[in-house]
Amino acid sequence: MSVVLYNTLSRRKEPFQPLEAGTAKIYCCGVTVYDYCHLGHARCYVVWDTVRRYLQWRGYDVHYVQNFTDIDDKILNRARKEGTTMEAISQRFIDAYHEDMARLNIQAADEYTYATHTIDGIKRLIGELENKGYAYAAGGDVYYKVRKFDGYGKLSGRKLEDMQAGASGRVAGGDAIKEYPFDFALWKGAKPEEPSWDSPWGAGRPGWHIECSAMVRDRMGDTIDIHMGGGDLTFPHHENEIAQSEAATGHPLSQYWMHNGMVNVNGEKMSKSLGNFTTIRQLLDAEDGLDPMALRLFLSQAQYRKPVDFTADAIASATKSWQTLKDGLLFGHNYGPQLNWPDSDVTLNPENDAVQRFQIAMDDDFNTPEAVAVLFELAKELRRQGNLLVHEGSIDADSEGLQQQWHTLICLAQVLGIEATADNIAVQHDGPSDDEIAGLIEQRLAAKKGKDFALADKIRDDLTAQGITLIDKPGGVTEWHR
Ligand SMILES: Nc1ncnc2c1ncn2[C@@H]1O[C@H](COP(=O)(O)OP(=O)(O)OP(=O)(O)O)[C@@H](O)[C@H]1O
Ligand SMILES: [Zn+2]
Repeated sequence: MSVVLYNTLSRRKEPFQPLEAGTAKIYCCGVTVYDYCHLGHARCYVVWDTVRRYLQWRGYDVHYVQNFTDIDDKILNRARKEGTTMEAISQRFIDAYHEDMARLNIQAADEYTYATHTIDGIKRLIGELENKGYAYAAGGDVYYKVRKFDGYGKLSGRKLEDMQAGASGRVAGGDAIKEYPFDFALWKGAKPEEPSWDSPWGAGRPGWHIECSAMVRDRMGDTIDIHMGGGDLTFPHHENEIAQSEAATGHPLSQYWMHNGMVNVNGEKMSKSLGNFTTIRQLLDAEDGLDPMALRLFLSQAQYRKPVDFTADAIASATKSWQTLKDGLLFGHNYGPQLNWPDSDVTLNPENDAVQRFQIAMDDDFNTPEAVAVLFELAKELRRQGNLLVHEGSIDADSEGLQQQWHTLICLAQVLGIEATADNIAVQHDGPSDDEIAGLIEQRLAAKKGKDFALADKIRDDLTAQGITLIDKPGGVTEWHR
């Protein structure tokens, strides 16, 4: 069985067959660094970190490269507003990016690339495109001739003729110097008081799309295995990357193209430029802030290609779900000594049914919702055993087998980047405390004795809704577990 993934380019799921057996060369589009990362970025990079971790777990030697766009009008605008430099703004938000992603347990890229460090490669690529007739200089800028590239539109499924008809001249956007409205800038002539670099076309700076093409080529060669990014980048950014790279090299830029669905706010993409965003820090550092792992778990509960909406309900339910999973992940810390569990390495038995089901789910285009469901089954059983131990003094499972299940849970959760650290070992439960539950059980018993069955049922239903199960035993005794 191999990993199967949805390729935007072919519009279907395909088995993953890397260029070189056992390795995966991956490039992911990074952030334009002029503000703090928001929940859309959290989703994007949690998704790609999970794909990367899973491929590693499946034995691939993954090489993962990601860029920072550190030259852009938006960065320059912010620098102007704050009376500082483009470099200072970029550095501040690059540092913030690393901090935020580390909190979400996102592994650092094997290599980070920066637009401003790739100027030579960018100029080389533009030169090649010009020599091959795909680029033309006009008014101090250099443009890409989209009509010359036969495959233009193959990724997004857009056709130039349709786009032109739909745009009815609007796309020209004042660019009277372009030969064709959809031609895009490879190089932008220098403007006064803006950073610029010398080039054969005059002083200027690179366009956005060319930086990724040049970075991939410089760091990874003509063709990579997987190119990733948010679905909003499919057109024009990735379409233009393909046009640039493939016209220059004559080879496919990437075998597979993967795109994550958007985090939306009231049906609209959360984005820095729209200003409708909540930053990762705002969410995590609020007074009743979300645990970073609850955020990661929440994101993993959605299929990566589907849109996600952050609502207050979604956040509350993420906290609850994380509590359940955390209880499972900390089971051995909390109860291992009482169960005389030997200190053994946390290992995985590949024959374990849970492992197999996890793998089947993840092999199918990284179906994390199904994979998370497997984690929950393990966690819920561990929690049930924990309650039995607390309330009855013993578990009703084979102790060695239970330890293996605990190890399985830890290992599989780690593949999704989800970990509970021992510093959150003091398990805190939402909802009623043990004493409160005991009190409610007494009230229920009294209600039953007084033949107020409606009240007795209500107490049970309320507890069930809070994840607490009551078990009536002979002799009027009621046991419970979370
Ligand atoms: N709302 C979102 N949901 C999911 N992914 C997103 C979202 N917004 C951005 N991304 C992804 O994050 C990566 C970095 O995006 P970028 O820096 O362009 O952010 P942005 O908020 O869209 O900024 P801008 O509004 O300036 O374009 C890209 O791969 C992009 O597709
Ligand atoms: Zn890119």
